[in-house]
Amino acid sequence: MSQPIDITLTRALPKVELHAHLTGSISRECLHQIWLQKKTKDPAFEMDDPMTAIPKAADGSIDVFSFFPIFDKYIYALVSDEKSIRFATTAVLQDFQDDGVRYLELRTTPRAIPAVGINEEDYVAIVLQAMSDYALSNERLHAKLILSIDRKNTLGEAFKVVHLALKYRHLGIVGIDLCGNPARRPISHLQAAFAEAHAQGLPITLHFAEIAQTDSHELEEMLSWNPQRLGHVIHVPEELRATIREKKLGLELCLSCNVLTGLSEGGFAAHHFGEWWRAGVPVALSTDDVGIFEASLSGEYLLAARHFGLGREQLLELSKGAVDTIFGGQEEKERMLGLIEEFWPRA
Ligand SMILES: CNc1ncnc2c1ncn2[C@@H]1O[C@H](COP(=O)(O)O)[C@@H](O)[C@H]1O
Repeated sequence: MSQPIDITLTRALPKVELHAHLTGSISRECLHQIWLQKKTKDPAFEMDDPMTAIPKAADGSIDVFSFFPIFDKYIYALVSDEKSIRFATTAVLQDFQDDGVRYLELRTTPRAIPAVGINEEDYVAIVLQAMSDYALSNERLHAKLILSIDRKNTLGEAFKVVHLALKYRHLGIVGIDLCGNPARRPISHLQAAFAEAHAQGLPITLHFAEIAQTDSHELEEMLSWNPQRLGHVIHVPEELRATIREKKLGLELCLSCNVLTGLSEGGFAAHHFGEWWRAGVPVALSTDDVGIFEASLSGEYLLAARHFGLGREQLLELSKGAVDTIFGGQEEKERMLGLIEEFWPRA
C-alpha cells in the first residue's frame, strides 16, 4: 500500500530550500532565548519579548507594509552582536535540518553593527564561520550562502556585497540576490553591481513582481540582468510570463508567505504555483521567512499536494525540478538526486 501524503512523509522527503532569509528564518523561540540571555545579563535591557513583539502571521496581522519594519525596528536590534548572530545562525541550520532539508541556500544581507565594531565583512565572516562549525558535526545538511543586495542600497554598497561574495566564494557563497521592500523604487542604479556579478560567473536570483506595478519596465529591466532564478513571481504581465517560460528560469515560490501577507489573493488554491507548475517551469517551493510565517518547508510541500492535487509522482518531479535549479554545482545536484531516489525509488 502506498504511503499517505501527510506531514510525516513531506518531512522525511529530502528537500532543497533555496529561498530563506537568514534573519527571517530565526524562530520566535530562538529570538526569545536571545532576548532572555540579554535580559538576564542586563535587567535594564528594554526591548519587548519577541513572543509578543512580533505579530503573528496566522492571525492576519502581517501585510507588506507591516512586514519590513519587523526587521528594521526589532530583529536587527535584538540580533546585534557576534554571539547572537552565531547562536541564531546555528539554530536556523538546525531547524532546517530537523525539517528534512538536505541542501540549503540561505541568504543574508551583509550588515554593519557599528555599536559593537562589526562591519559588513565581519558579519559575513561570522555567518560563514557558524555555518562551517555546524557542518563539522552535521553532515546530512549541506548549506551554502547567497548574499543579498537590498533595494535601498546605494551602488557602492551593492558593489561591496558582490566583492564580499567573490572574496568568500571559496567558503560556500554561491550567488547574489536582490531583496528588500518591493515598493522601494527605482532599482536601475544597482544594474552595474549585478552586471559585475554576472561577469564574474556568480549566479543571480531576484525578488520579482512581489507587488502589482503599473508598468512592466522594472520587470523587463530585471530580466535583462541575467538572473537564473526568480523569487515570488506573483504579478507578472503575460508577455513576461512567456519569457520566463522560454528561459526556464527557476522559480522560488513561497505559498504561505504570499497568502498570509496578502501578496497573492484568493487563498492557497488560487496561488500562482498552480499556473507555473502546469507550465512545466522548474519550481523550488521555499519558506522565505519561516521564523515569521511559522510555515515549514515540509508544510509547504503538503500545501502544494493538497491544494493542487499532487500525488507521489508529482511530488517526486517537483523535488527533482527544484534540485535542478540550485547554484551549488553538479556534485550537490547528484547528491540530492541520489537522496531523493533512495527515499522514493521510481516504481
Ligand atoms: C516578502 N518577502 C520578502 N521580500 C523581500 N525581501 C525580503 C522578504 N523577506 C525578507 N526579506 C529581506 O531579508 C531581510 C532579512 O534577512 P537578512 O537580514 O537579509 O538575513 C529583510 O530585511 C528584507 O530586506
